[in-house]
Order: sequence, then structure tokens, then C-alpha cells
Amino acid sequence: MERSTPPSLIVHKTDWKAALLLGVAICLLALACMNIIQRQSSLAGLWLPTALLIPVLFHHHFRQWLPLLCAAALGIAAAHAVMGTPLTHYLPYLINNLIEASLSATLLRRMLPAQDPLSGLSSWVKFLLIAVVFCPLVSSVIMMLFILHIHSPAELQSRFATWFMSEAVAILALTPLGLIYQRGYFTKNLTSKRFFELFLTLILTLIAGFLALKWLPYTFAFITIPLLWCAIRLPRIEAFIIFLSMTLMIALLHTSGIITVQPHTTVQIPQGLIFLPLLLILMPANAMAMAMHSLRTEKSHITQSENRFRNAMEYSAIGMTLVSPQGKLLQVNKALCHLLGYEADYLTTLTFQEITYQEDLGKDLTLFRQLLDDEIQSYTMEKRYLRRNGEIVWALLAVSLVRDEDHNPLYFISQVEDINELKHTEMTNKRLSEALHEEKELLHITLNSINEAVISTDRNMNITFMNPVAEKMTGWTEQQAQGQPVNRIVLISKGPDGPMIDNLMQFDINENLHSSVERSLVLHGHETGLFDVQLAVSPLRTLKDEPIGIVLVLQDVSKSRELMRKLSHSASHDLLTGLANRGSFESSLKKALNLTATRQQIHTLAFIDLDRFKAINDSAGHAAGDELLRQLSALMQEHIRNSDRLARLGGDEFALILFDCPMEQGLITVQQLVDKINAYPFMWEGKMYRIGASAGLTQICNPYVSASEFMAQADMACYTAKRNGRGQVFKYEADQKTATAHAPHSSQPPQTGRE
Ligand SMILES: Nc1nc2c(ncn2[C@@H]2O[C@H](COP(=O)(O)OP(=O)(O)OP(=O)(O)O)[C@@H](O)[C@H]2O)c(=O)[nH]1
Repeated sequence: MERSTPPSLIVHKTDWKAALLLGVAICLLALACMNIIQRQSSLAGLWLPTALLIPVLFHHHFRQWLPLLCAAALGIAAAHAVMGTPLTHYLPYLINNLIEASLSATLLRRMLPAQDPLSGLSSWVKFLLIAVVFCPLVSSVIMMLFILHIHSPAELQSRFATWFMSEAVAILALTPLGLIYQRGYFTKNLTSKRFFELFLTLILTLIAGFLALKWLPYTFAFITIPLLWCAIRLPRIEAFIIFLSMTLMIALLHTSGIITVQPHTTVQIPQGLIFLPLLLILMPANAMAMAMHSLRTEKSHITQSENRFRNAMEYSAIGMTLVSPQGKLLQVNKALCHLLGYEADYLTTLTFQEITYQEDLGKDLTLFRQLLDDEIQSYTMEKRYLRRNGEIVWALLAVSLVRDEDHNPLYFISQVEDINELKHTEMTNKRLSEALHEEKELLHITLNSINEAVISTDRNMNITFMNPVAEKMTGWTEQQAQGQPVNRIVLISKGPDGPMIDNLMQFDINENLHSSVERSLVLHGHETGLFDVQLAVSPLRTLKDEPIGIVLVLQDVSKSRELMRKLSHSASHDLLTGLANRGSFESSLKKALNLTATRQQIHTLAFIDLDRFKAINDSAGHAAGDELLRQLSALMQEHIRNSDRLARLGGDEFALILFDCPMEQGLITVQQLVDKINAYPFMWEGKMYRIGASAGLTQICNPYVSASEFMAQADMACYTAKRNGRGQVFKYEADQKTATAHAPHSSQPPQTGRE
């Protein structure tokens, strides 16, 4: 049997106090037993020390037994010492007492629960068989072994009976009390009134017992009556106290000779069995006390359980009702009355069918019948009840059936939980969810049909949604992109070859709006190429303003940006020749001046004017003039560096900046250009024409001189070149405000005209 030691009984250290008390108590009991009862025999007729030792050992852990057994041994030894018994005489008996108590306590600990060892009749019977019958028999046999050699068979028989009876009666009288006693019982339970009652009952019982023993015939039959009366009336501990008191009184009266327990028969009862009647009256009394205890415990359990159920029902926040098998409401609680708006008295005159909403009654009745027919153990359903004021209220009904021992239905227990609000909220939620679904659908359709790419992310910047345009532009399907970091899917740079934008969240939309066309945002699609895009990044936030992700809107602006590029190009370039125009050239000139200021670079500025160009127009037509301008532009462009800047200022006038180029080198380069133009054979409609060019140069080396001043200087040098016979290159002389000719390497300029 599984033993659970109650906390109060767990002793971790040696309980010296208990051992001392035990030793003293056993010494006194042994003295009493030896003094009062020992008369004709060397064995006492009633031996209480073992009866006390058994429950003490029972309530202590095995580890505590040694000091307790020692204390008990010392107590018995002390009593014998007082009585003057030699050690050799009593030592075997003492050891036998200790063996018997240990065996009995061990078996009882195995067979009985620790918390309440004698809780009912069955545990008492176990106690009886172990402690009152078996163990005393074992110790009697052991005792016989000690004295076999010294006594005659008749005396052995008598001693066997005396030993057994003295142990059995004492254990039956005292040990149950020790087993069931719990520390603090009397202080907790025995009020002065109850103590007085106990005392009175004890006195009356003892007097009744004494009178029966002294004067009535069938002595023990009459003694049983007050004992049974005590067993029925008193709690078991108090009944056991009276049984013990009665036992002690009878033993005392008998040994003192006031009464005799010897029956008035001719048959002489052996001395050893003199207390056999005591054993016989104690057993039914004990059994009755135990039966009554069980009955009281059971009654208390039932009362408690009833109280619990009544309280649970009455104070439950959920409506509860007991319903008869016919459907009548037998008992209802406050919560149900409140839910349905009826008085309890009126509600109990109705049936559940009468308060059920008609549409829900069919299902309820079906389940009700299934429960009655034992097809199901219980059922729950959502149903509507009709309130007294005609309102309909939603409730969650849970029904179970209580049956009697013969399995006949007694009543239903129904729990009715108010779910009215929940139900209405559910309906509202359903409507909301439908509306939400519609909104979502609408949103999806809108997002699918717009021309912008829309991409949303979660708070960890992982993609959660992409519309079809986004799929097309990024080159990823929504399924592939979902859960991927947005930076892996949406690759955006500033300009086609510019740096990538690492953090889209930090992206400044204003910066994008004001950046040049070249630095505008470009989306790098996965195998879909580059897209000029306009990007808008918006954070997604909850109602509590907590960030939950971002939404990217990418607009493909490739076409408009191409148009802008064209517009920008035509604004800065000459339409006929494709060279830079005057405005653009002036910007380049400012740039050159900046470089001079910041890096001390020297540049050469040249003015080139075609000679006698008018004659081509006049002789071959304007279209020929245009074509010649185009060809000469291309010719000049071919012979300068990419870093140099050639512009058509208007008519047949060109300007050239040779960046980071000193005058000497500039003169050589421009002279080569003039020579090329002079030698250029222009074919038009099968005829060849020749023209020439004059050029004026100046050096940009002073950042404090204005751009227009440099232009004027170059213009002046060019003018001088023209005036000096055309086809020449002149450089501007700063100190003299004049221009000087550059020694030409080539031949004289050709005469314009058809060859
Ligand atoms: N075909 C054509 N002719 C132009 C264009 N712009 C200006 N012209 C003409 O180019 C000529 C320029 O005049 P000038 O510089 O005096 O003519 P030029 O014959 O080169 O005279 P010099 O420079 O003194 O040698 C004018 O006849 C203009 O009508 C153009 O875009 N296309």
C-alpha cells in the first residue's frame, strides 16, 4: 500500500522529547499493570506498554524507532527495577514486547493509511487481525520458546493464554486511541460543554458497568449496552476513551476483588482467559464506533457535497437549472432568473419547452431524447430563449443527466450561459468581415489594375505583397518574393550606374524629385532590364502608430524621362549640327573658369568663323550650306579630345574650349582644325566646293577675368584673323589688347567656289 506520511508526522531529527515521554509513560503503565493486576501469576493480566508503543512507532518514521524502542525498553526496565524483578527474569519478556510492537507497527504501516489509519470498518478489521490477533499470537509463541524448559505443560498453556489475552485486550483497548489521535485534537474539538458531556457519559457508563458487574446477571451482556450506546452517540475518539476507561475499571475491580469476571457457572475458566469477556465486549463496541464513524463521515461528505453543489448553483454566474425528465424546471438559480427575466417561483412552474425559442426547440428536444435514451452522455448547443418581456436571448446550453443506482433518469443538470452579446458581436464581426473582404477584393482589383508597382513589407522589411506591375518590373513573382528582404528584390540605384539605395525606409523622396535626369532613380529588374522609376515610400502603421512595415510605390517613368532627356538635349544643343549651343557653351566656359580657380588649370578658348560661307548658300543653296555646316562640325569634333567642348554659336560661327591646354598646344590644335577646313572638299550635287575658316584664340589662366571678357578676346582675335586675309589663326595679346597671327603651317586658304 502506498503510504503518504502526513506533514505533522514527518520527523527529521531524533525526537528526544517524544522518546523521554514515551519512556516515562511506559514505565508508569508497566508499574500500574504489574502493581494493580499482577496477583496469582508472574504475568500481568493486562499489559498496556506494548499497546502504547505500537501507535507511537506507527506515527514515527523507521529512522526514529531506535531511540523510541530504547526509551520503551528503559521504561519497562525501570518499572521492573522498582518492583525488584531480576534482569534475567524479565529481559526475554521485554525483548518480546519490543519485537511484538515493532512487528505490529510495521504491518500496520504497510496496511493502513498514515493520515487516518482507522477510517472505517475495513481498516479496523485489518487492525484487529494484525494487532489484536496475529502479533499477540506471534509474541505468545516467542514467549513460549523462552520458557519451554522451565514450566510444566499445564502452566505453559496457562501462560500462553495469559500472555495472549493481556496483550490482545490491552491493544484493543488502548491502541486504536493512539492510532487515531492527532495532535491538538482535544484543544480543537473538546469545548468545555463537550468535555462536560464526555465526562458525564464516562461516569454514567462506568457506573452502569459497575452496577451490571456487581448485581446484574449475564454481566457482560449488560455492560455491552452502555458501551454500544457510547459507540453510537460519541465521536470515535471519545468512544474509545470510554472503552479504555471501562477496560481499566473492570480490570481494577476484578483484581481488587470487588467484582469477579468469573461467570457464575460450574466451569472454572482458566486464569489466562479471565479477560476473554472483556475482549468480546470491546470488539462489538469498537466495531460499532467505527461503523458510526464511517456513517458520520459519509453523511458529512454528502452534506458538504450538497452544500457545495447548492452554493455552486446559487452563486454561479452562469444560469443553472435542474430539469425533470419531462422537461419541468425543478430548481433554478439567480443567474438564470436574471437571464430570462422571471421570478424563481414562476420559472419553476414552466417547462424548458415553454421558454425555448420555437426554431431551436426541435434540435434541443432531439438531443434531450438522445440523452434520455443513453445514446449520448451530455450535449451542448447554442439556442435562443424567450425572456418574459418577449425578447430573444442567445445562450450556450450544456446538459447532463443524473441517474439513480438502477440507471433510471432522475433529473437533468442544465447550464445556461449568456452569449447574447457574444452572438451579436459575432454577427457584427461577420458583417464587418464581409465588408472587409469586399474592401480587400476592391483593393486587390485596384492594385492589380493600376500602372504603378505596389510592394508592401512587414515590420522586418520582408515582402508581403506585390501587384502584377511590380512582378513585371522586378522580374519576381509575388510567390517568389514573399518573405524575401525587400532590398534583395527591389534594387534601385541613383542613375543607371550610380550607387544603390541600401535603405529604402530612409529614402528621401524630395531628393529624388530634385535630382537631375542622369541621377534619377533606376530600378534594376531581375532579367527585365532597367526602368526609370519614381519612388514613393510610405510607412504602414497600426492605429496605435506602431510601425508594421512599408509600402513602396514605383512608377515607371522611362518614357517621360526619355522625353525630358531629349528636351534637355535640345535645350543645350544646336539642332542642325548636334553640337553644344551658345547657352551650353557658356556653362562649359564657367566650368573652365572654376577649374582655373580651383586647380590652376590653363585652358584655350577659340573662336572659329567660316570664310565666305555665304557664297555656298548663294551658289548651292541653303540646304547645301546646312549640310556643309553638319560635315564641318563632325570634322572638327573628330579632331579634338572628348574632354574638349565644341559649340556652334550661330550661323557659321563656332567656339571651342580646349580644357587644360596651354596656348602653344591650343594654337597647334586650332591651326590643324583650320587647315582641315581649308582643305575640306565639300561635294554637293556632283560638284565640289571649298571654303575656309578663320580662328581667334585666347588663354584662360586668370580666374578673376569674366567669361564674357574671354569671349570678347577670342572674338577680337578671330576678327583680326578675318581682317588679315582669312584662313588664319590669331591669338589674343592681353597687354596690347590686340591679336597676333599664328604662323600657319599649311597653304593659303582656298578661294571659295566650285572647282
Ligand atoms: N545654310 C545656312 N546658312 C546660314 C545659316 N545661318 C546663317 N547662314 C548664312 O551664313 C551667312 C553668314 O554670313 P557671313 O559670315 O557674312 O558670310 P561669309 O560669306 O562667311 O563672310 P565672311 O565671314 O566675311 O567670309 C549668311 O548668309 C547667313 O544667311 C544656317 O543655318 N544655314
